[in-house]
Amino acid sequence: MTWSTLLTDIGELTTHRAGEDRLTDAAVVVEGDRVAWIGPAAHAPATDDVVRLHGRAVLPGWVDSHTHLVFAGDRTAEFEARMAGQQYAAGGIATTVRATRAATEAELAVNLRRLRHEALRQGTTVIETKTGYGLDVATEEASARIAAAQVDVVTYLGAHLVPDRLDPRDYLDLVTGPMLDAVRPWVQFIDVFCEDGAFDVDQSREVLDAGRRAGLGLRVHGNQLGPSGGVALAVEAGAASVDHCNALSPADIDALASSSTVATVLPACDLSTRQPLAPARALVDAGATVAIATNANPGTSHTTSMPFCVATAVLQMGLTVAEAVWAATRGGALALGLADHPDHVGMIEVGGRADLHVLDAPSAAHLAYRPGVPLTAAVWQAGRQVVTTL
Ligand SMILES: N=CN[C@@H](CCC(=O)O)C(=O)O
Ligand SMILES: [Zn+2]
Repeated sequence: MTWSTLLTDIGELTTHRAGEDRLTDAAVVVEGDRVAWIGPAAHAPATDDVVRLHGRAVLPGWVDSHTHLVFAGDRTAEFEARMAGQQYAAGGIATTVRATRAATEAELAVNLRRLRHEALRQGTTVIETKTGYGLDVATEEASARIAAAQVDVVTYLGAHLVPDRLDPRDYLDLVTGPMLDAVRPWVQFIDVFCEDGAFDVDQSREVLDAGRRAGLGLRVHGNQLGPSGGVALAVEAGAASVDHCNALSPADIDALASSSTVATVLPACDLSTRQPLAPARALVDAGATVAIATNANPGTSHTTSMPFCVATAVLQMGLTVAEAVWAATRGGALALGLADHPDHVGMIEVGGRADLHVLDAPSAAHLAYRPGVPLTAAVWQAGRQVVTTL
């Protein structure tokens, strides 16, 4: 017999089921690792165990679809210089590459575990991470392997920067050849930083083509620091997502709106680099699918906090709370190609994986209404209660 738990007296339940807005006075039954029942609290079935939530809000666990968590070292000095007026440039990546290459695998794994848990404590139940601070075959392979042991989706980002003193042509051959072969067993996606100072559109296309031939899904870092052409390339290539999306032309927005490529916005990164915020409101209004992610990394966004990103998307980017919560859960699942997964990633659905985030608040609106307040009261991940302050 599988153990069943009734979560009842839910003040506001967000499920993202079709045609369902927010339920009040609701209950959810968790059986094993699955959601077994959703409905009005008054009609809940008998279960082995009962958890009363006293009017708290419940929503799906966050799906953080963009992080860079395999790294060593620290870039506080670069951050302070930026806050004193210096521009962000892609070159800062090299600092983290040096520290990552110098670290042991155990150190990289421990740092990743610490950050993964930090995210979990804030309600993130599904997370992607990238390689990209190794930039040689051995360190990229190790990064991919370490990531695969701890996160849900791994993305190969050998094309993050051309390492010092390497010829770009030689490095592209490495990224699309032996390095790709080495990481292939551990990764599901390939990514490229399509930007001035990193890879141009033709080089980026070459990286994506190689990934596609290797059977990987595609994603692009595009239009972060300027109109790099990364967004148009991602749409042309049929990428699952294009991330950053700061410097968008009306044509970029139209192209995204008429494609299945998810536009992933990274509000914490925009603040930490003092870039104009990505035009999330215009993207949603045009009909594009938008995801919100942390872009947790030591250079441009040293936070694992999806609640902070959701609050910023509401307060500064002009999304409604419902749009932002959707983008940070279901939007992330779409960006990771997990929307049709039987786990019903980013939703609360009968038969789906029980990933539930309980807020110490009566509604999801409090995420933006009370910004900066740690509102995560409890988290169930695959049916296991992994966080509780209840
Ligand atoms: N844009 C490219 N890569 C990372 C940051 C890299 C870094 O500065 O370490 C990002 O997504 O912002
Ligand atoms: Zn990134």
